[in-house]
Amino acid sequence: MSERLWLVVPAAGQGRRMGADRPKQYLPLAGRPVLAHTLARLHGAFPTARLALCLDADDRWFDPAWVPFAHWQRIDGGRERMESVRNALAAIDAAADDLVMVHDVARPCVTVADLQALHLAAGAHPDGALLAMPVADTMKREGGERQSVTTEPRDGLWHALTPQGFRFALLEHALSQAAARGIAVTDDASAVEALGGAPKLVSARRDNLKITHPDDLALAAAILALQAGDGKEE
Ligand SMILES: Nc1ccn([C@@H]2O[C@H](COP(=O)(O)OP(=O)(O)OP(=O)(O)O)[C@@H](O)[C@H]2O)c(=O)n1
Ligand SMILES: C[C@](O)(CO)[C@H](O)COP(=O)(O)O
Repeated sequence: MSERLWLVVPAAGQGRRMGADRPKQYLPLAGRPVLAHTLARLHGAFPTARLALCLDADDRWFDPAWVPFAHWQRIDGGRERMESVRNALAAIDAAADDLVMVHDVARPCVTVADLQALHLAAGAHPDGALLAMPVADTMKREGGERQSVTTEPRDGLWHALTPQGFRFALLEHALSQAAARGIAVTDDASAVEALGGAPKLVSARRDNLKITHPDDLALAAAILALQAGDGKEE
């Protein structure tokens, strides 16, 4: 059987930093919930992929009508993003060499071209790959009284984005080892790196915004409008 592509979408977060009346993945964005846009982008790139959608077990906002995939399953999310992804890996019937791409539901602006570029890179590199963008600002770490401390030169620093893609066996093992060693990773590549792996950074569009804070929603709407004008929409 030729390798299959699995899309794991962590969508079980509460959106605390957004401070809205519902989880941010259900906030309206250009007439549809954020979640619907993200799934449409993924489907536009990989219409025959299998979707594992991680939702809070008590999610009362979700509507299956927003899922365009023929093959999909709902997964109960965990307390942290890492646990949600692990729950998905435990539930899917994937072969060791199947490719798994993990993409935050909170990133609806990812383009089909970037998704396909990541798919190619993740399949070509044994340690997988992740969309990323080089840091363009001088980075600071907060000191005691919110003093500015510049910890390291920005050359070589990248923002990790999603999707991040890996062979199923590698990702499953990496996250299991991270959990066993009490390493709380905030992205999936960190778990592979913790094993000594070297996922490839794939330079991506800078508009792959993760909707996190209140002003991100208007920004995302503007990005979608610009992408539609450039013919980059789903
Ligand atoms: N237990 C969790 C926590 C987060 N996520 C998902 O992981 C992605 C990135 O997380 P983040 O942007 O932090 O979302 P939230 O956890 O919802 O935001 P906050 O930290 O502000 O509560 C999101 O798509 C979120 O839905 C998840 O599936 N399960
Ligand atoms: C996975 C991620 O989007 C890569 O930048 C990020 O780590 C998610 O962090 P969050 O705190 O769960 O939003």
